[in-house]
Order: sequence, then C-alpha cells, then structure tokens
Amino acid sequence: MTLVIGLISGTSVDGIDAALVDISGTDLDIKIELVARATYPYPADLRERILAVCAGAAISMAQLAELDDAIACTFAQAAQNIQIGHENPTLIGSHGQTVYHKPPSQPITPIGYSLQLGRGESIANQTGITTVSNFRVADIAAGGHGAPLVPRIDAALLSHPQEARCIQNIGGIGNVAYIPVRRDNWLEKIRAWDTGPGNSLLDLAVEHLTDGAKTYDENGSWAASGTPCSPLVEHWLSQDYFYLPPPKSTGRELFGVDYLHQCLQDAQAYQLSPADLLATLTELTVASIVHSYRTFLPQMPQRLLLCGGGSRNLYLKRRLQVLLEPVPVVTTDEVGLSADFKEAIAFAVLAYWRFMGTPGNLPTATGARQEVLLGQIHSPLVVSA
Ligand SMILES: Nc1ncnc2c1ncn2[C@@H]1O[C@H](COP(=O)(O)OP(=O)(O)OP(=O)(O)O)[C@@H](O)[C@H]1O
Ligand SMILES: CC(=O)N[C@H]1[C@@H]2OC[C@@H](O2)[C@@H](O)[C@@H]1O[C@H](C)C(=O)O
Repeated sequence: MTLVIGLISGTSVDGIDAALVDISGTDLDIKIELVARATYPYPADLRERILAVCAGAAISMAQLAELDDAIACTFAQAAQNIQIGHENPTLIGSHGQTVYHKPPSQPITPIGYSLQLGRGESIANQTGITTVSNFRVADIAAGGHGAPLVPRIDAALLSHPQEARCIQNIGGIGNVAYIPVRRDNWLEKIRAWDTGPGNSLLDLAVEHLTDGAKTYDENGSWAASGTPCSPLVEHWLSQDYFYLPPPKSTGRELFGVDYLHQCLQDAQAYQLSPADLLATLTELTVASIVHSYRTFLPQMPQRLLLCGGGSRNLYLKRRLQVLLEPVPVVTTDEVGLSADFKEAIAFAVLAYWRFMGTPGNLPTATGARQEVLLGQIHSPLVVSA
C-alpha cells in the first residue's frame, strides 16, 4: 500500500479538495482506500484574484509569480492539514489551479496550451514530500487536449464486467467518460469529452441575481421553483461547441462571464423571473449533456454515475433522470466512490501511476497521439545539518 495525497482546485475555484488515499496494485488493476478527505476554501481575496485572471484580467509577470506562489502555499497547507493524525504519505499529486486552457485547434494551433498554477517544487519543499504536478503538459505535447484526464481513473475504478456506464462529472465544467463493459478491447472503446457548462453559468447567475450574497443554488431549489424556457435552451444549444466531435475540452474561457452576459441579454426578450432564468440555465447544462450522449456515443449507457458538486443539485439530477429515462441516474457514492472527492483521488492515482511508470492519459479521451507518462516529479530539498 502507498499513502498518497491528491489535491485539486477545479474550475469553480471554490477551494482545494484534498484526499489522502491508500493505493495498491498496478495500472488499471488498482485498489484504493480513501483514508481522509477535506475541502479547504480559498481565502476570499485569493479566490477573487484567481477568478479575475480566469476571466481575462491582465496582470504583470510579478503578479503572476506572486499568484503562483500564493496558490502553492495554500495547496501545501492543505497537504499539511489532511495528513494530521495519519502515517506520513509517500507522495503528493497536485493538479494545481487552472487559470487558462486553450484546446488545440487544427490547423491554426495544432498544439494546445493549459496553465495550472501552484508550482510543485514549492509544495514539495514546504511539505517535505515528493510532489508530482503539471499533469496536463505531456498529453498536450503529444497533440492531446490535456483534458479530460480523469477517464483513465474512471476506467480503473468504475468499470464493470456486465454494465456499460457513463461517469458524468458536473463541476464548473461538465465532462463525461463512457466506459463500456470491461472485456475484450474495452479500453480502446472508451470515449470521453468535456460536455460544456456544468455549474459555471448557474453559479455566475446566482451571484449576479443576489449581488454576490450567494455563490450557488443550494440543492437547485431556486431553479426548481421556476420553469425552463424551451426556445432559449434550443437557441443556446446551437452554440458550435456542442456540435464539435470529441475529443474536445473547454473551460471558463468559453463558458464564463462573457457567456453569461450573452445569456442574460438573450433572456431579456422572454422577461424571465430569476427562478425561470436559473431553471433555463440548469436545462442548458442537462440538455447539452444528453444531446452529446445521443450525438457522440456508440450507444446509450446502462447506468449514469454522477459526481462533482452538481450531483448535489437535486433539480438538475431530476431533469437528467427525466431526459435519460429509462437509464438509471445515481451518484458514484452509490457504487462506493466519493462523488465529491473523485477528482482529488484521481490526482493521487495519477501521481502513483507516474511513479510506477504507468501512462495516465487515454488517447481516446484527450486526442493525444499516444499514451504518455503524466506529471513532473519534484523532490523536496534535503536540508543538511
Ligand atoms: N448542495 C449543492 N447544491 C447545488 N449545487 C451544489 C451543491 N454543492 C455544490 N454545488 C455546486 O458544485 C460546484 C462545485 O463543484 P465541484 O467542486 O465539483 O467543481 P470543480 O471541481 O471546481 O469544477 P471542475 O470539475 O470543472 O474542475 C459549486 O460551485 C456549486 O455550483
Ligand atoms: C483544463 C482543466 O482544468 N480542465 C478541467 C475542467 O473541469 C472539468 C473539465 O474541465 C475537465 O476536463 C478538467 O478536469 C478534470 C479534473 C479532468 O482533467 O478530467
């Protein structure tokens, strides 16, 4: 068994999810035990600075360096906290904070770009634990999107001998992994892509509607009291991204502040109440997910497993259930894997695989030319006496 810490802050920029995981086995035949889990919210000013950069604010190189280090310190602190009361972990896998993601686009920019802040060298030195970071760059160098990376972990931990499954993450951005029945050439048949907005537009709308007093629609109850405006959903679904064939990835660069402003402008003609607006934005997330399955999957799954914060949005979950009928919609918790901490667990596994010499990407998910080792290894400085 190897004790590994996984750390990530996702596109919602709400804080650092930390998982302390005991991992054994090799490649896709691994077993994990979640020993400890916690979310450490960002200090409010740091969150604001990150969101501003994600929304395109110009900052100087000095400010970039300072932001990189502030994020690394917050991640290092999360790693220190999660291990209290446990044996010393061997390894940290730290995703860092995505602040910019540009998918490759043929033929103009055949190589994409993805920037995660919170440098691993600093985390290794502050914690004294070897840290793997910068997981996306090797896949991008191999011609891939560098995302989504979690599908290989989904394959290892959530594949089933008799059941084809979709694993749908609903974070700021949504992403799906279709995992066929685990037999024959199942690995080659996996499909995965970013489905589009998860909670990003919803969260921004809630902030807008409450003048910043609320940051999300708890359990989806506000949206549940409204009615989706079907013509608007139809109109929004005509966005190019939803028709791009996989592999594909996206981020707050597309489904962020400017996108919401356009949605608000479009909604004016329909004089929607705040609840109707939230119901309509929720429907966009749901409809874009279902549309992408019907368009790009070889067949519908036998079960849908939800994870990410959006799996707590009961209205969103109910709408998914209705549109996907008769496919059962449950959370990954119900099959034994934490829906809230799956991404943090995934980066612990990716660090473990990096050390075992096991590739972390799935070319069918990211579009890379080949499987590659993911992550750069940073050993802590040895302090001489
Ligand atoms: N109880 C709840 N009810 C409704 N929505 C919720 C609830 N809890 C969390 N969320 C939503 O989930 C979001 C956070 O989800 P999560 O932490 O999975 O995102 P992320 O990991 O930052 O994003 P990504 O997966 O795109 O990187 C919140 O911003 C909120 O919109
Ligand atoms: C560039 C980036 O950070 N992408 C995230 C984002 O959040 C969800 C979706 O878009 C996914 O593709 C990815 O994260 C997860 C951890 C992944 O790589 O699988």
